[in-house]
Amino acid sequence: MEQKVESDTNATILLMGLRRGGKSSICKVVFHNMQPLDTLYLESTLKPTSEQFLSLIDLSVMELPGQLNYFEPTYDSERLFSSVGALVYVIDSQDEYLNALTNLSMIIEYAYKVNPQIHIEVLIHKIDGLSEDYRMDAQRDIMQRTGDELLDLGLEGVQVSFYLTSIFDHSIYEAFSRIVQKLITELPSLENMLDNLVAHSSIDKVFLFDVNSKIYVATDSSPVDIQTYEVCAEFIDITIDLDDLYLESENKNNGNAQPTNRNEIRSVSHLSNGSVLYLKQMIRGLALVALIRNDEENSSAKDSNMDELLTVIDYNVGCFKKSLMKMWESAKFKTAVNTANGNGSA
Ligand SMILES: Nc1nc2c(ncn2[C@@H]2O[C@H](COP(=O)(O)OP(=O)(O)OP(=O)(O)O)[C@@H](O)[C@H]2O)c(=O)[nH]1
Repeated sequence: MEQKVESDTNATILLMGLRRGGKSSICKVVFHNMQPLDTLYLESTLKPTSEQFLSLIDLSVMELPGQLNYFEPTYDSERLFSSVGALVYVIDSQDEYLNALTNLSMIIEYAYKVNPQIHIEVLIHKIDGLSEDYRMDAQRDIMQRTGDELLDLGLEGVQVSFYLTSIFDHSIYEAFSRIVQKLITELPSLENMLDNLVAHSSIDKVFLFDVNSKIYVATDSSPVDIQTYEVCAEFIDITIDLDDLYLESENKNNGNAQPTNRNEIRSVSHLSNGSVLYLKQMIRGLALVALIRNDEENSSAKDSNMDELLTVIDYNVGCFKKSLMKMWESAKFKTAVNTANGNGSA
């Protein structure tokens, strides 16, 4: 993982917000698998930091400390905002948030002027400390006040998306998944391919996960239910843990300390309610995870049907993987052409 302060690619996410809002914690939990409780001891960030994550797209996540004055003349805010794909503003919902809202509209006004294509995303964060009713009230109030401030600034057409998040549950992964997906230019084709896979494989729900962060970079077009997301995300951890277990015993038996060069990972698990979880390793640190429901009454017919179905799914997923590779190759090609024309990232 590379430390870098500025990036010129448009797959850059800029994390902003007042001090102690939770920016560093979000980065650590989502991208570094830190346990949420360990973020209690994080020190305040003093200067801008940026990290790169290689997935289906190459993503830079840049964090600006809460106390930095971006608008002072020595700071090149124009260059910064013009190179960013998404501005993620974190609001601490457990704290008094009026100052944060004033700060947010000031930033939106500037960012939108410099870069009208920028996606503006607001995390109403730390909702774990709020009751269900209070969450909804806070969301309504924040959306209303932001809308009013933007209206006063003559920016009523600016699209702002709001998410209720916490690092203590899956809401932060769900929000980041949606934010990252907006930066993937091939998303409509990917969704189309996943819809085709679902239609021809009796799959209920399918996700294309980034294995390290558990962000899903694409899913089929049926609605996402957070429990299905959780089950699928946890299945990745279980598969990896078991895979490491076998790898270790394999290596012990071989007296070999290096991992052996193995086939891609595939894992199938039959759940007690008759549903089946299916995982197949893809390219670039991605895994396809699908939930297949089996509603047949008779259990022996169920098992033989499921075996047949899994053969079909294996074949279809293989076709999906080939298309994904082709898509990625041509996306790389586009970047290479842009670079050759002098339009690519410096
Ligand atoms: N309850 C709760 N606390 C959180 C959550 N996210 C972060 N925190 C806590 O908020 C505090 C501040 O978090 P940081 O990540 O350091 O905040 P920051 O925005 O990076 O702060 P600066 O570096 O000062 O700009 C820490 O004690 C975290 O444990 C959350 O979802 N829920």
